[in-house]
Amino acid sequence: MAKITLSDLRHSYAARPIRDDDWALKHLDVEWRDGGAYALLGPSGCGKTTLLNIISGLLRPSHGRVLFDDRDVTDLPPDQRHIAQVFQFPVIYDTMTVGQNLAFPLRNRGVDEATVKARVAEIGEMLELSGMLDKRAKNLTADGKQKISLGRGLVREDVNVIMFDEPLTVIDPHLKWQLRSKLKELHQRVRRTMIYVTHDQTEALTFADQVVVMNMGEVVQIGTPVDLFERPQHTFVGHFIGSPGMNVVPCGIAGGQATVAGHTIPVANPVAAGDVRGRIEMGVRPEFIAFDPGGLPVDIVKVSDAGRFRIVDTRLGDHSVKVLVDEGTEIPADGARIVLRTDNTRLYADGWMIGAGRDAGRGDAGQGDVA
Ligand SMILES: Nc1ncnc2c1ncn2[C@@H]1O[C@H](COP(=O)(O)OP(=O)(O)OP(=O)(O)O)[C@@H](O)[C@H]1O
Repeated sequence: MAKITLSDLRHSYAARPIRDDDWALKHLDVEWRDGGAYALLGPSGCGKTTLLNIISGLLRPSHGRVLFDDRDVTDLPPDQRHIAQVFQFPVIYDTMTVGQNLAFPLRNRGVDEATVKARVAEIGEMLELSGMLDKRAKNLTADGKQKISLGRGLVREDVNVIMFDEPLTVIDPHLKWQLRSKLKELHQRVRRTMIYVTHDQTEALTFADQVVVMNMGEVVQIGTPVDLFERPQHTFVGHFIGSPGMNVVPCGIAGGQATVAGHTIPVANPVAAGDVRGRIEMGVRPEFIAFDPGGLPVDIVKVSDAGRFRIVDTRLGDHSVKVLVDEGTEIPADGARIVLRTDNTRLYADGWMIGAGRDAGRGDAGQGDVA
């Protein structure tokens, strides 16, 4: 196991990067704690695979260093980094039994047979594969095969980190939640550093203690699932996490508070207008808005059912504002008014939460919490 530090990291696939867009990874300073469960979450093209390949040694970063427990491994080849990887598609040997597949990484490294037997039995039990260790691997279902891949990642005791790259892609939707909770349980049992790469917020939020959110080659926030929900450091995090995402409304500033459509709205991070520049917006999640006769007047545009909740599309002046209410909540037909919870309403400048600092919530992937 190891702490992993990415220091002053940048990567471009272009020979001579000039524009900002030429960088697949713009600038990263991240520390992944020894034994932590991390998710790397972001949309397609944000740089997740590039980052994984840099950690595993398949790619040398254009700038910066990779450290495992303060040892510089930037120039070490993959086979000397002791990393286990689980990919989207199960990587198994069809002609071998389940047990032989699990034993393969150990036998390959010359581990003695008594240890191999003990480890295979232990991992087989953890993954509920004990009853089928003697079966041919090719006869297993997709989720069974992916369990073997997971098992091969877990079986070695000398790995610094286990990286999962979208490991549930080929798993049936109804089995996904089972494997997801299995992975979480496995982390709690083995306490290895694990990095789970995904573009799916549910997978990231269920697996990880800390989620590293990336967008366009940058880390925009590192935090617990609660941090990301309650204190999005960037409007991208507000949009990307949550369903529906955070309301982001262009606004002015007066007396430190937000002004929208002529109304002053108190915020958690007031700021003097002269102290900020750039595109100013107010962000508040639909969950933190309620109908209240003492609130701001809105027009109701649409009401949609979302299971136990209803999503109400409203207009505040020229701006669209979504409100999430329990299914039993009465929605006023006329003269609707809304109240925004001040603690969860914040000002953003050029996407970044004002007052948190652009580097807040980034850096040490164990200390993501700010504001
Ligand atoms: N071999 C390559 N050569 C040139 N550009 C590349 C190469 N690999 C990735 N890129 C570019 O680098 C950026 C980051 O890509 P990357 O594959 O790391 O993102 P990702 O988040 O893993 O996306 P996905 O989820 O689709 O795999 C993208 O703009 C991509 O087009």
